[in-house]
Amino acid sequence: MYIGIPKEIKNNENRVAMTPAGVMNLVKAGHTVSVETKAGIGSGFEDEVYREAGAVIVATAAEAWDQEMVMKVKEPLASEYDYFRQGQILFTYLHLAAEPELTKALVEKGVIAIAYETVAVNGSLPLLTPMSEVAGRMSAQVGAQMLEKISGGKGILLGGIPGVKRSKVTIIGGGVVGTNAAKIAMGLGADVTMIDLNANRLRQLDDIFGTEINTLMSNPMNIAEAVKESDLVIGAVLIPGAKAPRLVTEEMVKTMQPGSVLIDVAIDQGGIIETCDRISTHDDPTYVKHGVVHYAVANMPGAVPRTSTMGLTNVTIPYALQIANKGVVQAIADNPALAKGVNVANGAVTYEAVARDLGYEFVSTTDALAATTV
Ligand SMILES: NC(=O)C1=CN([C@@H]2O[C@H](COP(=O)(O)OP(=O)(O)OC[C@H]3O[C@@H](n4cnc5c(N)ncnc54)[C@H](O)[C@@H]3O)[C@@H](O)[C@H]2O)C=CC1
Ligand SMILES: CC(=O)C(=O)O
Repeated sequence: MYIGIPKEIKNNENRVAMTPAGVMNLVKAGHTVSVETKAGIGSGFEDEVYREAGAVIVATAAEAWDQEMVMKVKEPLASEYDYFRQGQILFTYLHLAAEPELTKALVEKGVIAIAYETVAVNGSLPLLTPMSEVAGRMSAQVGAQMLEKISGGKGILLGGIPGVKRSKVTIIGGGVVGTNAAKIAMGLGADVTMIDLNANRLRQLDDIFGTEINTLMSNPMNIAEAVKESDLVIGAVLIPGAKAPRLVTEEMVKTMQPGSVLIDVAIDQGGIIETCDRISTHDDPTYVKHGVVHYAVANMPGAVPRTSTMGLTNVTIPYALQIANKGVVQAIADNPALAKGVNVANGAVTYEAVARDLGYEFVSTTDALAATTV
């Protein structure tokens, strides 16, 4: 198969879809990988290293997009929609429930769009996990920094010092982001509360962290009380494929002390905090509302691109190989995990939560791909 790797163009997005080691895997299996020049530079991978791994270096984004399968990191931006074409396979993060215009373009152009974040194995999301690990760990680091006076925060140290109390951190959503945020926040000495809707998950968290953390069932009353008392709140909820539920209301935000910090990691799915009403960028990551610092960067792992590119390639390559070796239709038929990743195919929306949230008719992947031979 012919595979293209364009350079990422989102603000401060320095990741790339594949390391040279990943390219070598595909090339050894008989495939051709075209990498846009300088695509890997932000992650520390020069063109020459890709060439040595067997890649073809192409001069333009158009050439990287003109392949049977295009692999990316972030969802395509509007300036990339013109590269879409019928039957093209696009394998990347998409977060379509929060991206109506992108969904429309993919449907109209007949792209087969497979979202990393909805590939699912027994309830886990293997292609989201490493980036959630990065974003979760970063959220505690970033939160600690935003609480500093110079960042607009209330001027407190996350872990306090002997004789001065520790900061209170509330993490809403106890999955991969939440657990990794808790590890780092606890490591820095914070007083951590984790809130989840799943009672079994709360039990697991209690087993993992013991009495070092507080666990709470997710309901509006518990969330309101925890938010009011917190110095830092981290939003880490996910309902796979769907728009994130708004769990922290503007009224709750108004009860926080000035200089407190909100980090909505779930902003890529629309966000769980009502006042996080726009995505921010690594260039200009915060805004202040009701005296509270808001951080809503949708590509947090882009700040640590080398770690993230390696973590992402580790998990995507086995799936890329299946698609390239068997063709997309057979790969999807053979692997139900991969089939769950298909969000749009041949002009139809094939992921139920996306269809429901954006008002499309839901068509099963099997029906949508019935006439496809690639
Ligand atoms: N901003 C960024 O750069 C990044 C954002 N993310 C996003 O972070 C979010 C979380 O991802 P993961 O931790 O991997 O998901 P996950 O599936 O591992 O965890 C989500 C948790 O939310 C819980 N949950 C669902 N509904 C809830 C509710 N009403 N109240 C409380 N908890 C609830 C679930 O029980 C689950 O434990 C996703 O939107 C993901 O896309 C992930 C990586 C990078
Ligand atoms: C998960 C995602 O969208 C990211 O890593 O940027």
